[in-house]
Amino acid sequence: MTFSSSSAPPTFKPFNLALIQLGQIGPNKADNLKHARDIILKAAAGQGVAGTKPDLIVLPECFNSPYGHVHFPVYAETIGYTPDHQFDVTKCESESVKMLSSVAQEAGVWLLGGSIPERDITDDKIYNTCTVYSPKGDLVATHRKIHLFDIDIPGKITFKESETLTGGTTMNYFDTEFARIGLGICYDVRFPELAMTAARKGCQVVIYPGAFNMTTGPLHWELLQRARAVDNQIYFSMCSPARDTTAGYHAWGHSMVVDPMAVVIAEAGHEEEIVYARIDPATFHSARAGIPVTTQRRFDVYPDVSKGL
Ligand SMILES: O=C(O)CCC(=O)C(=O)O
Repeated sequence: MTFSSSSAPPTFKPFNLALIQLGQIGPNKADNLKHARDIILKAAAGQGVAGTKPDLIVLPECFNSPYGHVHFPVYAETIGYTPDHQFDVTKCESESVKMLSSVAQEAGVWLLGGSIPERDITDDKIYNTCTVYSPKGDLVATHRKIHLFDIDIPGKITFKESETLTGGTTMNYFDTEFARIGLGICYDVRFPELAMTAARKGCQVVIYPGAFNMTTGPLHWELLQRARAVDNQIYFSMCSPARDTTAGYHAWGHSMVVDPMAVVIAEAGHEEEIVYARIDPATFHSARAGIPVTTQRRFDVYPDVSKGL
């Protein structure tokens, strides 16, 4: 769903979140999908916070293929859904979408299915796309990475997603019975307007699948998430793949959940791990009451980025 037609957000209720810092992402897509499916079921059946089942499970960026611009065209799948086209699971050709839809239904959880390389049905362009499923297995939202990861830090890391990918053109969210949740993917976190717009449009929680690296990860992964959380007084979370030093891309890991006071309330190391967090609206409300920036903004001095969508 895009923000242009958004209505009032759902009442924010406590819920349990699980991030899967997925490992064993190799060249065989079928193996990647099987492993993801098994660990989603494990997360759903797991102890969670205080022994409770998670309400929402999150996978990392590019969970079904190795990460790199050369791999995207090879692994890309047609979802048959764009913001302008209705999704029909019976006509869906994507093995990844079919797996995610069925496992969300089997586990009875909301599932934010990381991201996959997606080939558009109409123009053949390739996107880095997040798909989200309800506990009934319905595909309720997609988000195509808006800001492509094109960086060049000499001697450290050069990456150019735009070699094979196209950037998305819409800002997206989904509503559950417990919160409105804003979407983005990895490099999108460096553009504060996106999370700011999500927060202004009623998202109490914003979650981005990501895969930072060994150069920018130690510097910016936590900093950016805490910044987005405290700027907007929202819960902010990113879910990474586990680090695999035999792969071409070495992910930083450290999947984390940050509360609206910028406290890191859950964090993984760099290996495969399931991280659970209790999302508590009391922290959201007390942050906004105690430091009332949400009502002190000076839109007479600077514009509101969320206006005019
Ligand atoms: O912004 C960064 O430093 C890393 C971004 C990234 O890895 C990505 O967009 O996939």
